[in-house]
Amino acid sequence: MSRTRNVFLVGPMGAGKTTIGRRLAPALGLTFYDSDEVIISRTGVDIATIFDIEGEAGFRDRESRVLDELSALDGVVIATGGGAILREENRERLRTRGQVIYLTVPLDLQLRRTRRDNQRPLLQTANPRERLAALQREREPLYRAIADIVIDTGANDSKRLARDLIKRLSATREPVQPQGR
Ligand SMILES: Nc1ncnc2c1ncn2[C@@H]1O[C@H](COP(=O)(O)OP(=O)(O)OP(=O)(O)O)[C@@H](O)[C@H]1O
Ligand SMILES: O=C(O)C1=C[C@@H](O)[C@@H](O)[C@H](O)C1
Ligand SMILES: [Mg+2]
Repeated sequence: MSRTRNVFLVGPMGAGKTTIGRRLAPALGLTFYDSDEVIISRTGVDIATIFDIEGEAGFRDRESRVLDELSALDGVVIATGGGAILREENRERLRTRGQVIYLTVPLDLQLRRTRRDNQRPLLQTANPRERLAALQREREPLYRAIADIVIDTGANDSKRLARDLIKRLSATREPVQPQGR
């Protein structure tokens, strides 16, 4: 499949994929989806409950199905889950079906952004800082491998980040050439 107008946001928990995606989509005239939220609305339970009942593998199967379905659409912004890049099939679909933006975040800030939330099952541990660092060590090369744009979310608010991204996305579009006469 050729690359489309689609934009896919990848990156770790708390990087701001959901927050930025929500801003980006209307500004680009695209439709926003959040894969975690689609899974929650389809199952009627939260992600922690899916992990409890079906295990992480069951959640990852659901995530792959939802990403395959949504990324096959044209004209969407998708905020993916932090672990969506773990499976090769997901990486391949994201890489070939749109532009991939990797949102990075410094560890201290990531910890602050995720601290109040008890919905992230992988952070229900005695040492969330160490867990976040370990996940990032494993996943960083996978995020980078498929990213067209990498942007640090540490310095700016989400409004400004969305504005910067819109500029960078339009700079990577192919210009339309006038026909020669
Ligand atoms: N650029 C930013 N500046 C300030 N706060 C931010 C920024 N981006 C996100 N936040 C805040 O950080 C928290 C986490 O953001 P968000 O839920 O968008 O992350 P996520 O990448 O979607 O995480 P997950 O992978 O767990 O879904 C939210 O409370 C959000 O308001
Ligand atoms: O980093 C992860 O593996 C996850 C991130 C969230 O977006 C959810 O998809 C879920 O909590 C797992
Ligand atoms: Mg999110």
